[in-house]
Amino acid sequence: MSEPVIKTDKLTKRFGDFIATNEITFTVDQGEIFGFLGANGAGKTTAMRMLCGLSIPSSGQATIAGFDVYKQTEQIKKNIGYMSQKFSLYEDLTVLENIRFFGGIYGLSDQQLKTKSEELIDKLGLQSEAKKLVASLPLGWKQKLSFSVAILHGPKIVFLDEPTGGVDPVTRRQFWDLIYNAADDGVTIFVTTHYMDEAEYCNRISIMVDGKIKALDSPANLKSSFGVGSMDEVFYELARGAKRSD
Ligand SMILES: Nc1ncnc2c1ncn2[C@@H]1O[C@H](COP(=O)(O)OP(=O)(O)OP(=O)(O)O)[C@@H](O)[C@H]1O
Repeated sequence: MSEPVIKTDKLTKRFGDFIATNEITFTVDQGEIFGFLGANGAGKTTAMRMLCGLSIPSSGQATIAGFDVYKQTEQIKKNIGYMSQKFSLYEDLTVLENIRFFGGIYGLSDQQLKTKSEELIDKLGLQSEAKKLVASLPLGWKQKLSFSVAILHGPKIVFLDEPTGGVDPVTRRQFWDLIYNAADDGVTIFVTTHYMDEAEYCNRISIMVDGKIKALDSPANLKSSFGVGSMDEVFYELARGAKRSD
């Protein structure tokens, strides 16, 4: 068994006296799809920023792809991909221009950019859209393209922050086919979501309440240990006592 690609030990972030993320401890294996759930204000974004090397923890430990979150943040950034609902593609560039732009930022050579952009457009079936502005694509397609761009450089881990906001369950399911393909190729998926159908697609889920991880297991085990039939009910059982919510 190889080393976990994400490893945290009592990872904590304080803002003054307020503890946003409170001693979270977990591991994620290579190729695993790990759901990171919690009500609004639970501390997910704060934790994810530390894991991406964007925010230095107040205390505790974590390694991402073997790199330390205090000392090796540049190496972390090279080994991860990131996609969020808020930061995504450039609407006023074409599909192809976006692929080349982000591939370039991630350090791909001209030759790699040419090959990878052709492969990606084929894989997504976007041949007739390649020269159209991203603004003209339906939201579900933008999300698929955005995810594909985030893994173009072959990262070990991809962080997805509410990647499928605003689309219906069928479109979310199509997005998840891409996630499964990436996980089969060995990419580790770390995903935050408020949608319980997405939670069901994860291999394991952690649920945060008021800065702490209150439950961590597979969807099937969580449902059975709470004696309920859906992830909605598991989430409700845990989150209803939350003090924080926006
Ligand atoms: N820079 C900051 N300074 C002070 N408090 C902060 C800061 N960043 C986040 N917080 C607080 O930390 C808590 C956790 O916020 P965080 O954004 O991590 O939650 P979240 O689980 O991602 O919520 P959401 O689902 O709404 O995005 C919130 O109460 C928030 O107000």
